Amino acid sequence: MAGKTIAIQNVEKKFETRTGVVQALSKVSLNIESSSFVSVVGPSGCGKSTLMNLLAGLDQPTGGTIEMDGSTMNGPQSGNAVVFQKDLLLEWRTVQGNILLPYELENRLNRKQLAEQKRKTNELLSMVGLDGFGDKYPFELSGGMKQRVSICRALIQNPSLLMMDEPFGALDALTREQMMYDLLKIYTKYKCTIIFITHSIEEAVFLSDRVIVMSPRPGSILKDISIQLERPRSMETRTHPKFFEHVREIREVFQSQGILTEV
Ligand SMILES: Nc1ncnc2c1ncn2[C@@H]1O[C@H](COP(=O)(O)OP(=O)(O)OP(=O)(O)O)[C@@H](O)[C@H]1O
Repeated sequence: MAGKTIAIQNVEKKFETRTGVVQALSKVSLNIESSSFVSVVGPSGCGKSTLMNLLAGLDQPTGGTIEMDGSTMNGPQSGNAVVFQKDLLLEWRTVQGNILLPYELENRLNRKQLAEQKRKTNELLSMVGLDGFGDKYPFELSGGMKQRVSICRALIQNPSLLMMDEPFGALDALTREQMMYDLLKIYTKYKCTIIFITHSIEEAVFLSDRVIVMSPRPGSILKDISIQLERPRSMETRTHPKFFEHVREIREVFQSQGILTEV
């Protein structure tokens, strides 16, 4: 299935707060091609999650428009899935029960369909290295395992747009690295459009076709970098001179803005 195309045109977001108006986003325009992997990096508070909430249809822009596959967004759309930093699994449901949840909410399953969905759940679990974990409960899993389960839950309905907001932010470095390789495998298999929010420059360069660098609040696009690294990517890619070049390029944008400084 082809991934969604996204057209973000002059998007602005202002929040009315008790102490005044907070402008989170200013004039964000971005076209995202079908099945591309786009990362968004930017300093804390620059509006990355705000942008993702708008793309997920969980909030409305106060200016500008967002179109997906040519239709203007005015709420959550089918075919979109979101993974957050926190796994948000239901503690009283098994791994399988958690993965099937979005499907159960949208469909009344007969026995045959349920069996088919369970088979699909097992396939997904196997793809992320959790063979045989379907009957476990979230408290029996590590942080990385739980996040893998939330990724399976996002994939159960074959999304054409997968949005991930700092999905590996709470994980230790080694698990985080493994999760990147797992995500690349998922991307190769599903070929959905992926929007990936991260604070890690290296993670963004390694995974993406494009890296969008955002300014401090109100967030706007400082630079849109096309990543010149071949796919399929592997551990080797992280030692490629181009990898370091891109990482440096992004660091320099942050340095020029005074976001990264040396003592
Ligand atoms: N519902 C809201 N009401 C008021 N202000 C908000 C709301 N949501 C976000 N903001 C403000 O908008 C700005 C952008 O927040 P956002 O969470 O999008 O940043 P972020 O780049 O995702 O930050 P981080 O990297 O720390 O997660 C912040 O100043 C935040 O306080």
